[in-house]
Amino acid sequence: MKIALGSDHGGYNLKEAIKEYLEEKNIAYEDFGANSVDSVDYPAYGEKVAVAVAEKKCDYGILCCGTGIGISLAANKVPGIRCAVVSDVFSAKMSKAHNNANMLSLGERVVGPGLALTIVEAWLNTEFEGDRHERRVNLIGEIEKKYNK
Ligand SMILES: O=C(CO)[C@H](O)[C@H](O)[C@H](O)COP(=O)(O)O
Repeated sequence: MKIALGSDHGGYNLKEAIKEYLEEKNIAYEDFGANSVDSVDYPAYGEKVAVAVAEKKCDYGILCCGTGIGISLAANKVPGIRCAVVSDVFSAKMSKAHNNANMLSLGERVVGPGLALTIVEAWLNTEFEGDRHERRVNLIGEIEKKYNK
């Protein structure tokens, strides 16, 4: 499994904490930046990570910004991406089990590092349940196709 990571300045410290966690767990990752807390614009980082996941260069993507919102909005513009903004463990599990989210987005200004890493662990360790949820996720894909002609 390989994880694509990205953040803006507002999520940089959380991204670094997630890198440490992945290293401890021997999980491979690629860091698409940002590389410091200097102010940058989040859309480019959301896009880079989303493209790596959509092109299957990485299995999953994890994004961090101040709220997790802006960077996830950018990622969700890339066809095939289902990026969930999450700040609790139950939603993290459900975003994978029911929505087959291939990207997770966290807000460094929303969740502390302890909760954030618990969310990452829960999300990585949850499997998509398929069945009726597959039909619904496919319907999301149909909407994407309809408006991406
Ligand atoms: O995208 C965001 C909000 O939707 C993120 O929280 C950004 O990190 C935030 O907007 C950055 O704000 P700043 O005042 O430029 O640090």
